[in-house]
Amino acid sequence: MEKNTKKAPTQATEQSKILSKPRIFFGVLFIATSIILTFSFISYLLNWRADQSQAGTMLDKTVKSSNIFGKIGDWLGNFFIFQSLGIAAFVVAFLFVVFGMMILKKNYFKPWKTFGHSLFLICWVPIFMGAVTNGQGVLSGVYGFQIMDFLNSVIGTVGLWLILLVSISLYFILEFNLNASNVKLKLNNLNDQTLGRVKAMMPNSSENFEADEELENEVDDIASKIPNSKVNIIRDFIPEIEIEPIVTPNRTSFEDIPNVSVTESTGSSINLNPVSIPVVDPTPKADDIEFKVEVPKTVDIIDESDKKSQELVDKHGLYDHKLDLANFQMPTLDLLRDYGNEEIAINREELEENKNKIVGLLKNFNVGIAEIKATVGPTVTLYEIVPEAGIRVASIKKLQDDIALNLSALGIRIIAPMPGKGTIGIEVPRKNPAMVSMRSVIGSQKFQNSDMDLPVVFGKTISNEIFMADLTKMPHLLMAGATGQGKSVGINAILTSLLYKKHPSELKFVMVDPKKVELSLYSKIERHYLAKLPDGDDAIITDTHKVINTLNSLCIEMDQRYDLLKNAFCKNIKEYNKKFTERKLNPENGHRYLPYIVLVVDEFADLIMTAGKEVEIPIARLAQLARAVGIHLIVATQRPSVNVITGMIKANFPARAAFRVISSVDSRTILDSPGADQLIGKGDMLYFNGNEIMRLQCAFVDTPEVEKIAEFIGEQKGYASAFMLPEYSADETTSTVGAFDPNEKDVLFEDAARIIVSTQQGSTSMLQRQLKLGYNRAGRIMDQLEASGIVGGFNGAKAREVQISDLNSLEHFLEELRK
Ligand SMILES: Nc1ncnc2c1ncn2[C@@H]1O[C@H](COP(=O)(O)OP(=O)(O)OP(=O)(O)O)[C@@H](O)[C@H]1O
Repeated sequence: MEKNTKKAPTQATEQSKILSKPRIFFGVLFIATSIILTFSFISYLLNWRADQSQAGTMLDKTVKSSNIFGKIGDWLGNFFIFQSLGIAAFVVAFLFVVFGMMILKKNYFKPWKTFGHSLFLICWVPIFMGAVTNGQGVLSGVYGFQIMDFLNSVIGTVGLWLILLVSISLYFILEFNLNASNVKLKLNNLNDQTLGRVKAMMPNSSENFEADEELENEVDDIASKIPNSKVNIIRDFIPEIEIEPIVTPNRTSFEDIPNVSVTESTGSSINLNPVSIPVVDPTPKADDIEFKVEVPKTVDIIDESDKKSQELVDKHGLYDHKLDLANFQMPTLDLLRDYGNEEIAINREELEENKNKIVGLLKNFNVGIAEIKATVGPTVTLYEIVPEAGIRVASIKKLQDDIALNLSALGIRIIAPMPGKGTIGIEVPRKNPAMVSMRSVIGSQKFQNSDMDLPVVFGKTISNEIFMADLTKMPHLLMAGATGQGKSVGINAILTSLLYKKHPSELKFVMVDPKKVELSLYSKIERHYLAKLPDGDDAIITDTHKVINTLNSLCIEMDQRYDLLKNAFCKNIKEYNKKFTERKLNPENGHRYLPYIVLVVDEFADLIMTAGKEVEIPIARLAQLARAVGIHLIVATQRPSVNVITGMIKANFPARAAFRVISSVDSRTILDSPGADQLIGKGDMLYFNGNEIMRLQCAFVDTPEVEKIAEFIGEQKGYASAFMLPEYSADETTSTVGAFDPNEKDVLFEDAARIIVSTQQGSTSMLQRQLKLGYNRAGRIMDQLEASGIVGGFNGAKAREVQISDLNSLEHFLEELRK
């Protein structure tokens, strides 16, 4: 069986090699014809002048022909060379060989390529020869001459040459893919391959040249002896050709190839004829290589833990974080009051009047206006003007006060130019502003359908659109505004929008309210939405010292969350909660569903004044790092001065909301640009998202409305207690305090000790103020004071206990330390 399968292909190839007799006959006939043609043509070229006159005397025996194939040769030469193709007739002879070989099944040539090249040469060479010889001689043939002559008369000599050169260049480029880099590459290859062979030929080369020289001398001799001899004719016909050595890469001369005999395992021997070895190009062309493209199917590798989680999901379903308060009802819209006067009434008279005033005033200052357009918002109307060509924007900006005076209105703001528009905007407050109620914005489709993680609806823009932002994207918000300008209403609006969208299991607030009254309303939702320290009595923190503990506790919560995320290989809280919901994280390993935590600080200035760095540092740390773990800060202040909103705080709060502030300096502190001092109050605000400043009318939510919402939530079943933040103990800070080393004590150590003992207050911030130190250095000194026993350990909210009662005792103590 095996033998049969082995023999089958051999037999087939052997059979295919057997040629029929007609094939052999015609094959040999074609090749013979080619040989006759070639030699006839050569002979004709050598004798054509003499034989030309004898054309048409085929049957006349008296007339002798000089052609090697006699009168037939003459006739062939005359027909193919003179009458038609010139030296391109050799291509015809070559085609006969090709046909012959094909019939004999010798596939030396690719038929279509060979015919293509031949056809091009048959067309091009005669015209080219015609152009070179200008129609003299037989090299172009009648065909070449006629076409050359025709082209010459139509497009001139230059045009003719241009066509010839362009066509031959295109031929080489298209057929052989020749371009500068390819030619270089091929030449290099050729050089590399031939170098060895050429070198090998070198020793004989001088002999060869000598032999050539001898031959040439002999020919010269003969030529001089025989005037008009054939030798001279040959010389006339053969142009000077530079001969370059051309070596076929994989093939030496036939003599070089030995007869190879291969003995098969069966014992029969096959003779491989060296002539039939095809020339193989060593570099395969890109088109010839088989190119397979495979798109592998995604293989979902389910590891053990995935399997387990899948089983759990199949058994219990996805983890439902809302399950504990499954019946919790989100606040309803009717808890919010309908104020009624929200329709924007367009007062045409007012608009016309303001427009005339603006145009008139600008005219007085030689500022021409090409176009003016008004957009009516809830509290402000935006007049957009297109100044005439050549008017400088700065010249309009300078007129801000004049325009305000002329319109006798507060709160004029000029935006020159309007970002994204080719206009200058002048915002003019309306005489009868419309109210933007919380009910209208919460009830809007935009808010109801929003899929933001922490959607905050601020109110409406001046083009009357509802404005929303995602707190997770902000990711922290800094709010400022002078007293009575709508800041507290703004905070309530933010909290209300979050309460209307988030389930108690998804969101917790840490509320800091040094004013004690602003956020107290929310105490009712303590068991639903608030977070506090384990030992804290009140969830809403009003005591500055407690704030420090809470902030530090939040930092611990942040660090713990980062650890959880790291162990779960998650980048952010969203990914982590998704994994937890899919039961891929084991609660036994400490994993839990993480609610977002929003820290709200109502009066930040007050905190900074009382606790300084102790508050600033954890706030800055949270602002820098907490976004990924779902802790976001909303920090509000009445006094946006630089010592409250420090560079460190500002850098980490890209989103800012400014209600009206007292001075443009305050505006610059909060927004990095003036404008907040030009607002009209009552919820008129500017919102900066890190890119552009937008003017908004904050939605109004009154205290009774917030109370109703809080009651609605508070009356429902809640968790057992508020969300517990991690415990923060003083030990964590004292743990770094080691034994006292007198040699390493700070130079200000003794001064600090005297201040502490004289005031009997172990406060780091007091040391900072009195000694004008940075927080870190003051902290280090305090650690040294503790290690030496002058003050007690860190006491959380309270100041450290001072262990020495008077300065005298201290001096003794210090004396002892110095020894
Ligand atoms: N968005 C608003 N729409 C209409 N009126 C508003 C708006 N916001 C505030 N007001 C008006 O301004 C008054 C003061 O607002 P709010 O209590 O928020 O000021 P505040 O900046 O918090 O002041 P303080 O810092 O003293 O608490 C409100 O009682 C209300 O009448």
